[in-house]
Amino acid sequence: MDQVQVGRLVVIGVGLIGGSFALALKTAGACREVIGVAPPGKTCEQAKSLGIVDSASSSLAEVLPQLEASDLVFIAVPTLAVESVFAQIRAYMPEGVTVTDGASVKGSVVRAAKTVWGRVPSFLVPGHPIAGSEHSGAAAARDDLYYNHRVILTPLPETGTGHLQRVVQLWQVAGASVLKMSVEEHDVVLAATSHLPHVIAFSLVDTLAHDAENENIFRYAAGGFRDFTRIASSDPVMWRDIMLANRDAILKAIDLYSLNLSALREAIASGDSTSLMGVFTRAKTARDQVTKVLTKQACSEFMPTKAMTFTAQPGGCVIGRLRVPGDKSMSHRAIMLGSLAEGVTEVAGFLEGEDALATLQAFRDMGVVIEGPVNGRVTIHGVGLRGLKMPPGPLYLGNSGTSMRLLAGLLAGLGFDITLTGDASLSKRPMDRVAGPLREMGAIIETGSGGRPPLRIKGGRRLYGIDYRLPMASAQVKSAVLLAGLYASGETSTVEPAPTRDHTERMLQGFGYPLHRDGAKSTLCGGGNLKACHIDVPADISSAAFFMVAAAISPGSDIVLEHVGVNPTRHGVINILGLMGADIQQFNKREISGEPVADIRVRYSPLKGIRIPETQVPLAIDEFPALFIAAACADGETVLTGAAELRVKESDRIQAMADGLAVLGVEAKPTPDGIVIPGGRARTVFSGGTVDSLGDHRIAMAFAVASLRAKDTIRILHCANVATSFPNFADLAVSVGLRLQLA
Ligand SMILES: O=C(O)C1=C[C@@H](OP(=O)(O)O)[C@@H](O)[C@H](O)C1
Ligand SMILES: C=C(OP(=O)(O)O)C(=O)O
Repeated sequence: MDQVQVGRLVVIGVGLIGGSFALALKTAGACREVIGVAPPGKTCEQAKSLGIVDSASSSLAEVLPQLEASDLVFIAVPTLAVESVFAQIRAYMPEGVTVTDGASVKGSVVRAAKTVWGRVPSFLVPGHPIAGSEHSGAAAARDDLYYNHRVILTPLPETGTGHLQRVVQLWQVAGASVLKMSVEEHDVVLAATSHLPHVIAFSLVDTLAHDAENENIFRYAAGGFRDFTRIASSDPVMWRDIMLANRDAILKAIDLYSLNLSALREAIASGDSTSLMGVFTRAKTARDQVTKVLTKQACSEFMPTKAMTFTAQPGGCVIGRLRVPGDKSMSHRAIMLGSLAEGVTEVAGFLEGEDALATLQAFRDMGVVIEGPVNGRVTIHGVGLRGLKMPPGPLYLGNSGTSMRLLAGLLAGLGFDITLTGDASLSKRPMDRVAGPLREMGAIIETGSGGRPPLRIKGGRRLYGIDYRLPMASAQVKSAVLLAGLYASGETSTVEPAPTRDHTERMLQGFGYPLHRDGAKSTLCGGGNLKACHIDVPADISSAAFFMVAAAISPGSDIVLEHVGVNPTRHGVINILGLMGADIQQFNKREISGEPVADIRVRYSPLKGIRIPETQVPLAIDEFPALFIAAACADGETVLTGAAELRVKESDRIQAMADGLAVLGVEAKPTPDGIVIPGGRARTVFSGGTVDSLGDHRIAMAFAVASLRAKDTIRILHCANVATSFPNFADLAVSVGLRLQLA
């Protein structure tokens, strides 16, 4: 943006902050002239010799009267000196000039304006760039200090729109992104995130420096000490002013911190290792999350745009052995039941994907100490069925339907109010299917419009057991009711219209909870307890399915998938591919943690189109995107019916697949509860093209597999959510022969 935005820029206080603003605007050619104003002494002369300002003055009385309406004044003096600058502006400045500032406290700036003018003048735009360094003075100024940083503006109702716009534009020219908040909010947020850390750093270094026994301590100080205390080198005058100017908010932050520090001291004194692990694991997760946000990775509530694209080059086959990550359904349940158990539960093979991590974080937020995951190992310090604590805010469950629906049941009978939220996709998914039966049990649950998230669950409700006939085949609904049943008086039963995954039932039994199963009916009584255990989570058959289909459709393929969970309620993909003529063998069958596990070998063999038996639908519900790719590569038509549930997953999977297939030249016909897919025998069934996964992990991975039978490159948009269920999909895919790249 090489256009002049202001005429003259007057910078009052040409140190790091003021000098860097001047340099940024000069470099961008956004002002005609920069005038530096500072008390007599060397700063301003130095700024001139460094080329930061064009002219220097020590007198505002001299500079201000010459200004015109298109000029701008930037005040970058220590916070408490702002008032005396305002007094001179009032005395000497002509009308129309814009004034903004960079002080770290906004309440005191507004108070100073009111003292000087009796009100906040319309030309004043209070601001605060969130950038800086422990170095100060003109010599430290840089033209890129604000590049990619945030600037908070705190305009008031009286602030003039033209003045505000001008300041916003200038910060944007300097490379910053501008956000607006109220003066009060700014001061509370900054007290916690900036002012308190400075208090602690100054005080720690001062403590150590004054302790005679620590005379030599700085000599041995390593990186951790340096990182932690870097900000204690900051300008003392500036920080004294900030402390005095933002006193109340800083005192509150110090009090809260002192309380937590005392609790930590107590935990250390009494050797309370669980509490120590609680503080450290929560802090580590929070800090890691901050790092992700700062480095603009996915996986966070604050990152709505999931922009990753897969580019899959055509052709190839898959050869090799691999173990895909842990089962998602079991990983969720291991965290839930481990948290509610008495004692310490050890989990191996945990899926470190975003969905299961959202569940893990929810339980941390409810006070459960959870160590890991480290290489799939998680240690959960169970708190018992009544030991969960009210979280500090709503539980954010990202993209994960399983987390939200199972938690709704599990939390409906607890003693505190709670809100469950999710990302844009989860916020469109139906929740009445769980809210309905839970209300019948006595829960009070409010949904958002149309029965969608957020879910607001009222605490302190008495729940009563019910006998619930599920209107649809859904393991999530069944599990929500059974988990609520743990807290209900009397018996709770579910009867399902067709078998769905039974991990909840198996795992409850594994945790020693009596549960009776009789055909489609599962029954338990509230009031029991869960005993901690060891859980070995097998590889997820839903993730393995992509490689099973990959091998089944590409000539020359031979792949072994190790340690896959082959629970009969998850077996649909093997059954359906078998009916289509795929060459699939299971071997090393064994039972681990109450679940059948096997190694699965798949070799290429020509497939034929089939009418998929409706009984198989719930048993393969998540595998259909991959199965549709297999169907497109089969000889003859494949017909799916009875699968309306696919329309309410992370995307409408019937429509999303039909649209993507159409882009790739396959004219599938969606129906209300299924799809008809014409087969294709040619070596290349799919053309190339760009398909949109709509942020649905399984759609993204399915089209990546299609590349094995494509003529040209397939680009797949919005793939970042692959990390919800299969974070290392691309690496594993490439390792066995897919020609996949990420961008
Ligand atoms: O209980 C579970 O872990 C799941 C059940 C299924 O959902 P529905 O219950 O909606 O069929 C499945 O699609 C989901 O990925 C996981
Ligand atoms: C439907 C799925 O998950 P969830 O319902 O947990 O979002 C899935 O993983 O395909």
